[in-house]
Amino acid sequence: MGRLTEAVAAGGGASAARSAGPPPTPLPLPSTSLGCTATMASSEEDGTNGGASEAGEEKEATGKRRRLGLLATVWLTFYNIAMTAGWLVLAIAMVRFYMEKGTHKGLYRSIQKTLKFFQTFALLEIVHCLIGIVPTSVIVAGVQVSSRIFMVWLITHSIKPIQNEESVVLFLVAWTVTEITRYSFYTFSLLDHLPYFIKWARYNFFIILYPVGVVGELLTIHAALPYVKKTGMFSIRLPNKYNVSFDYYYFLLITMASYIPLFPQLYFHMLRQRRKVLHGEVIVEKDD
Ligand SMILES: CCCCCCCCCCCCC[C@@H](O)CC(=O)SCCNC(=O)CCNC(=O)[C@H](O)C(C)(C)COP(=O)(O)OP(=O)(O)OC[C@H]1O[C@@H](n2cnc3c(N)ncnc32)[C@H](O)[C@@H]1OP(=O)(O)O
Repeated sequence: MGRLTEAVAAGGGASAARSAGPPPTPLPLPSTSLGCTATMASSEEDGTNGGASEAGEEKEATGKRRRLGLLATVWLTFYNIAMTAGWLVLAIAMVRFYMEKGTHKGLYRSIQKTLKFFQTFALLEIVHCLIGIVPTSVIVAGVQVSSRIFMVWLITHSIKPIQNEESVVLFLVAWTVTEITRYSFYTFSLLDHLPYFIKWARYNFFIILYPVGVVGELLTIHAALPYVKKTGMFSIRLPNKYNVSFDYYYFLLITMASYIPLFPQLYFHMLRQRRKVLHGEVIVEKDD
């Protein structure tokens, strides 16, 4: 895997190179604490040129595939196709449910198995970063995936009375549209046939969908608070033989508060990716 890691680090930012456009505008940006430095650095290290010609782009894409290694490319293609299909199935199930029943009540219950399966499968994204077959920072992917896993298993699955909240629909719709776009973007990129509208959607939809998803998630956790307080679920009270106490209610409050520093970092990370991929800007890291 060591060679793969090196290879991908060298190939990071290929999609930026593929997005032909005006010559890159160097953009000095401070690094953020979520580890964006690695992502930005990769676009510098590879020396990609935002104004590359068609032939140059073609060569770049082929070069990237070769550097990534056949096994990693095949696996990622399979993974991305499976994830696109999974989230498409989820979207179709949601639309069908709403058209048949005319209400969102019961929607979560009807799609929960598919949602749990595909969102849990996304844990592999952290593994992909760890073994170096995708250039994303482990911390960025870790925060993104773990907050989703937390929402699915420790909130919506575990607290039945909140499953019919409108806020659940809010984050489900935001996640679903995002993931269909994102995984199809990765799939078409790997196959070197990326339609511009998918690239555009990947790097524009999030501007609205990210805040919508976050509002949905926060409102859902908020709706769970009274139930958690009343039942004392997942809490450990003293005295006990390990002399440990844990209050899930306060844990949820802290989790909600943690969105304040963490979400802007993910959002700005995506804005930087957007500038890099859609506008071919080369992001130059400022030394702290
Ligand atoms: C237990 C307690 C938990 C406490 C939680 C605390 C809360 C913290 C706040 C968290 C808020 C999250 C809210 C969120 O859940 C709400 C929503 O998601 S709403 C819907 C809108 N969301 C989005 O738009 C974000 C979607 N997510 C992502 O885009 C990614 O997960 C993210 C890691 C954020 C960004 O991805 P990345 O940095 O990888 O950017 P790119 O997609 O541009 O990719 C960069 C390069 O990597 C290559 N890549 C990545 N993945 C793949 C893959 N699967 N297959 C192939 N290639 C891949 C990509 O092609 C790029 O390569 P290159 O530059 O060489 O072209």
